[in-house]
Amino acid sequence: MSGKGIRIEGLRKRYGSGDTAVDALKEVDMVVAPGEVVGLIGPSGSGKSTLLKCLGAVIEPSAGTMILGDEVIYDDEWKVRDIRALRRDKIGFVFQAPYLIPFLDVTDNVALPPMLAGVANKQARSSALALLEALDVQHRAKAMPSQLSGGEQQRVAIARGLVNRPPVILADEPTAPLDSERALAVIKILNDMAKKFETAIIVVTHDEKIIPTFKRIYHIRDGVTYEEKGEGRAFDI
Ligand SMILES: Nc1ncnc2c1ncn2[C@@H]1O[C@H](COP(=O)(O)OP(=O)(O)OP(=O)(O)O)[C@@H](O)[C@H]1O
Repeated sequence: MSGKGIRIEGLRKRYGSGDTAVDALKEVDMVVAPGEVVGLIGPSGSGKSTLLKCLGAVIEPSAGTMILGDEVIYDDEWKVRDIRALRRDKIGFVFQAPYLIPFLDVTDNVALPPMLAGVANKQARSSALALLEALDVQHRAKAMPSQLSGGEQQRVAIARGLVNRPPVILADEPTAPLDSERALAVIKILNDMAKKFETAIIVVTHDEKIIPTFKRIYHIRDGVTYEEKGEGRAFDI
């Protein structure tokens, strides 16, 4: 693997202790290369959210290893000093609901993460505009979120997730509210962006419309992951 991507080995997460302890992740192994989009699928309670929270450094795992690019970020304990900076600079999040900030226009919604990271406003806006163009929503740059369609909102949310050029994007049910055509368009965009920016993207989904598009899928059951070759269908077209 080159300088980016993600590797997880033997990851475990136990909530609580003693009689009431829950082993939400028992054995998670996962490798996502730069430019790759993988699906993460599992029934309710299988550990998907727990895994995303560990990957996103929102909660601390109990054991195992997580490597982002060349950097070991967790090895039975956090190996990075500034967890907030890790979240801000290395991990992009895209959620089911776009969660755009209603009183900022589209450009400022996308420019906000770099501004928060200390980038000058002008430069942050110009990065935002470049991404809006890549995602074909530049014509809505001055609109407010409430003026956008669902598909446009999701593209803006993807732009916001990508703007700090994180090596990893965690997408949690990104297509759930979209119809088939828009859902496939979003997955196509995620694949294009993954290649363009060498991002490793993990998509948690139940969405039958998009499952055939993945070339590789991780299933999770009772906190254990299994890898499966996917159909990779939409991208043969
Ligand atoms: N904060 C917590 N404290 C204790 N147990 C928890 C906590 N969060 C999750 N769990 C348990 O860990 C297991 C995995 O939960 P998790 O939320 O990761 O599953 P999931 O696959 O995301 O489920 P869903 O699809 O229903 O959201 C479940 O048994 C759940 O009850």
